[in-house]
Parts: sequence; C-alpha cells; structure tokens
Amino acid sequence: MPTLILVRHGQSQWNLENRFTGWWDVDLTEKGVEEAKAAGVLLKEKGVLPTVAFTSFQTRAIKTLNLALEEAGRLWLPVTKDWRLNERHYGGLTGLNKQETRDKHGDEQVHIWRRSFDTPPPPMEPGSEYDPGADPRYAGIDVPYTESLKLTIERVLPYWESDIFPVLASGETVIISAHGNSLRALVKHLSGISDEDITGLEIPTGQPIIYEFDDAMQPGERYYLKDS
Ligand SMILES: O=C(O)[C@H](O)COP(=O)(O)O
Repeated sequence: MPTLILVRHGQSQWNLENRFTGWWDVDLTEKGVEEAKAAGVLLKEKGVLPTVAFTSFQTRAIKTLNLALEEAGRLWLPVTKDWRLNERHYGGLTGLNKQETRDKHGDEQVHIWRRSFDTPPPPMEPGSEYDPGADPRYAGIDVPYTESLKLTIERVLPYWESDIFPVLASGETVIISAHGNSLRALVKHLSGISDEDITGLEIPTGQPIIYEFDDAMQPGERYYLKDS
C-alpha cells in the first residue's frame, strides 16, 4: 500500500528564539537534532520504512531528513531536494521576534499574518538583510518577497502532482521532510480541509504524520505514527 510520511523539521534555532523564519536558512538546535533522531527511531520501531525521500532546499529540513534516515537505517535512500517544499516566505517579518511583533502590531494582526489563508505578510525589501534572493541555491528561481498560505499552496501542489504523487502511486513509501506551512499546504489538500478550518491546524516539529493510500490512490485518515 503506498504510504506517505510527512515530517516537519526538528526545532530550529529561530523556533527557539521565537523569530519569523520563512526562507531564512537556520540550523537545528540540539533539541531539534534529538527530535529528528527520535522520528527515525519511531519509523524503525513501527516498521514504516521509507523507500524514497523528498525535502526542501533548507538546512533544517535536510538535516532532519538525514538524521531520521540514519536512525531508520535508510541513509542510502535517493533524496530529491526542491525549493517548492520550502517554508512559506515570511516577507518583511523575517528575522523579527514573534512576541515583539505582537506587542507592536497586536495579537490579531499577527495571527492574520501567521494563519490567515490568503493575507500575506508585508513584502520583504529586495536586498534586505534576510533576502535569500542572491543565495546560489536559488539561482534561476523567482524568489518571492512574501507568501500567504494560498501562495505557498500554489507552488507546493503542482510539485506534489508532478513529482511526488507519481512516485507514491508507483507503490513507494515516500517521506517528505519539510516545514510547518509547506506541510499545512499538503495536509489541507490531502485531508480536504477548508480555507477557514486550515487556520486551526498546527503541525508539531519532528512528529511523523502518516497517510495510507488505497488502490484508487485516495488518502485515508491521517494519523501520527506515535499514536499507531
Ligand atoms: O517560518 C517560521 O517562522 C516557522 O517555521 C513557522 O512559523 P508559523 O508557526 O508562524 O507559521
């Protein structure tokens, strides 16, 4: 049965510092490393062993994948990295402290920026401190200046359809190591969550989420591997 494993990267340095991160490339904390390893141990214990892997262009997701695969004895897997699995771009909020931004703009405005379906944060100034536009990994890519969840879906879903779904449909067990909002985009699609209800969905770090697909390639109910 084709099986999909989704895992959000372990705690990052800016998760710890409570800063808007988006496309900025931060590393895992020690706790994040432990979360990633624990995800791999769980995959092994439960016998849910990936055969193909996808991740973003961002260190925190790539390292989470590698650490989990190592613990699961699957460091040898083919891995495809693609920017379309990156975190949602946090625009001009990138680098700011989330609590200080709430103190300045109010809880409601920050909640809209973080969780509304289609209101993007204010755009980043091109060439500003946290603009990844000149990073060689994004050469040839139209790096956005901000993204709502809706805009994130508009680049995650075509990639899912063209590159990931066909691999899954061929019978593989696919693991995707990605980010809070690129995974919300996928879960919204796979679980048929409305634009309104998606605002309430939080994806915890380092917890594998499973979808099993039937013969018609319809996803079943998603569940956390730890609860199975
Ligand atoms: O980019 C970030 O800051 C986080 O990874 C996700 O942030 P959020 O919980 O505000 O969407």
